[in-house]
Amino acid sequence: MLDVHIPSFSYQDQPILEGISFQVAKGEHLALMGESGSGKSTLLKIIYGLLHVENGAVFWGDKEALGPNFNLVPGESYMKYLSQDFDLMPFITVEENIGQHLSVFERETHQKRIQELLELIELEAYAKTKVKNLSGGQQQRVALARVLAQEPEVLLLDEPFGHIDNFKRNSLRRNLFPYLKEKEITVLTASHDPNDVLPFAENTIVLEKGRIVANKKTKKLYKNPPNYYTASLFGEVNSLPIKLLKSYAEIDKSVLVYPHEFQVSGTSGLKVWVKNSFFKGSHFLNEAEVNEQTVLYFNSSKKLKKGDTVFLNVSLETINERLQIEQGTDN
Ligand SMILES: Nc1ncnc2c1ncn2[C@@H]1O[C@H](COP(=O)(O)OP(=O)(O)OP(=O)(O)O)[C@@H](O)[C@H]1O
Repeated sequence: MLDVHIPSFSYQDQPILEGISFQVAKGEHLALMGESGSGKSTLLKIIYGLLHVENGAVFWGDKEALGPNFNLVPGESYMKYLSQDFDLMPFITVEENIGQHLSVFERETHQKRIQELLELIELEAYAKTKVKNLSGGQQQRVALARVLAQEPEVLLLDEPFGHIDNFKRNSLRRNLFPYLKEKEITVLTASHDPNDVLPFAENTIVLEKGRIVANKKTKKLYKNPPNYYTASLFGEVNSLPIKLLKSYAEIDKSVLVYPHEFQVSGTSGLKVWVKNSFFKGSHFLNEAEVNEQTVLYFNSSKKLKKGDTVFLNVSLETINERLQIEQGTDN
């Protein structure tokens, strides 16, 4: 188990992290989500041992991960960290870059392992290419192979697909995460992208301004987000007074509703006026006005015209589910 306890961390006098405490089970995949600047990279750097914390500790089982004040070369042998800057050697080839991270005691198996990793990152055709001649996305894939070369027990990934185009990103995710699961590697992935998180991370921690605002099973977090900030990390979301959705309701509270959770009706429900309709491939995302103060977003299968009037409905089941979180009964 990885045990992280960081009461506080500051860069110079600037407080960055506060009251961080969580655990990750062996083989678990945990996502770290949060807006840009919320402290995700800083947290990964502390866990890996690149930054010194005055009063805090990171343990992997009974081994304490020591920071730069203790280790001459920062980092722990059982842990690998894929940073946002790739840390590659530009003038040697892809396979040489990967090979440099393999054990000198296992030279006879090097070629087989390099081949396996090249397949995983889908760069077999570039084995003999110098890294300086690769695109940013290809370099990020080589960096990934390097951190996997000697299978770590704990892998810290900082925006692992940030430079990779959507087409490759999807197949890479589908290769990588099941591979890590099969090898029982414990993974922490910092990401803005819900597609890195929803299908692959069992648990998710949400950071806001350096504090943990949620630590939950990923599916529960998505279904019952504790606040607007968390829900908005997964995409567009609306916060609407229940009374607006169900006129008979006596509760004076708002609920979070994702755009796909509205049913569009031509006759009854919450009346809205369409302002814009954006094509999203599988559907349209519509921006609509409820009244002068309230704008909301809902999905429709057909394009709607500016000025169209439609009626929206949200199931009672969804509203009740969202209310459970406030009553603390969602566990
Ligand atoms: N070396 C540094 N010195 C001073 N401040 C820093 C340093 N590195 C990061 N910061 C600040 O710390 C805060 C957290 O940064 P961090 O990179 O951890 O956020 P993040 O959530 O990973 O952001 P992103 O998603 O954009 O990578 C930011 O306000 C950033 O400006």
